[in-house]
Amino acid sequence: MQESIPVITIDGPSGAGKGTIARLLAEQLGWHLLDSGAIYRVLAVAIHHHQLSLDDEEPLVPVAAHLDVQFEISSQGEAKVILEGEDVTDIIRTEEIGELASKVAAFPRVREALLRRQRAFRVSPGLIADGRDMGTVVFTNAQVKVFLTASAEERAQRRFNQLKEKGIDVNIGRLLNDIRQRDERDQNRKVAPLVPAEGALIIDSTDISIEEVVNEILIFANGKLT
Ligand SMILES: Nc1ncnc2c1ncn2[C@@H]1O[C@H](COP(=O)(O)OP(=O)(O)O)[C@@H](O)[C@H]1O
Ligand SMILES: Nc1ccn([C@@H]2O[C@H](COP(=O)(O)OP(=O)(O)O)[C@@H](O)[C@H]2O)c(=O)n1
Repeated sequence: MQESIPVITIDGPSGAGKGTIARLLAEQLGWHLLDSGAIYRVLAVAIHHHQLSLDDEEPLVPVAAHLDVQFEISSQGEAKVILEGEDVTDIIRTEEIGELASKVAAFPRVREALLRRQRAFRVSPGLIADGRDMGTVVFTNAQVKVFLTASAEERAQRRFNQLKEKGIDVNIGRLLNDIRQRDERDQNRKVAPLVPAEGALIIDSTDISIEEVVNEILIFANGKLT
């Protein structure tokens, strides 16, 4: 039964390290990976392509329900995201699309339309799912739940370094401002707000390394999965 397939959920704000930690855990455990934020980001691109306004939820729901997205691994071993046949791997990672995704994600029926697609990732031998509501809404019966956070300043700095590495020049003050606005929107929306799930292990990664975060989760998970 799908419900008995183990899931580790990792929720938290932007730049806390969710994607990085989820990838490392999936590699170590040999489990599948769900980057739910990528689905919201792809949806934001699709809405932009279809030139739909965010003033009205109604026309957005069918776009979410029929989102033609594929997560592929290229012949060079790189993860690729394909929307309606087009490679959107890089576009979805821009701050503009992150901002748009967070606005789109505030619509209840849009979120509802994406539920089944996300739950379908729960496949044997197990799943690491990262996002904002993985433990609170999508996988409420996950065996292991983690809430990963860090100070807004540290998260802005991490994002800044990440973008700089990609050769993208950004202003750190603006980045911090954007992060705070996105936190505010994600935490205060009516449906699936960003809050720690009941029983979640809360980790503040401001002053701890990626390896330490992974180890803390593995120790916590060990006791829950056996
Ligand atoms: N504990 C940590 N210490 C230092 N840097 C980290 C830590 N966790 C993640 N990072 C770095 O922060 C950046 C943002 O991480 P990412 O996984 O994209 O966050 P999220 O998915 O939560 O938005 C990445 O460059 C990552 O390497
Ligand atoms: N499970 C999820 C995942 C993302 N999202 C939304 O999608 C946006 C982008 O998600 P993301 O995880 O890619 O963002 P980052 O943490 O990488 O900045 C977030 O700001 C959320 O508003 C959501 O509402 N629920």
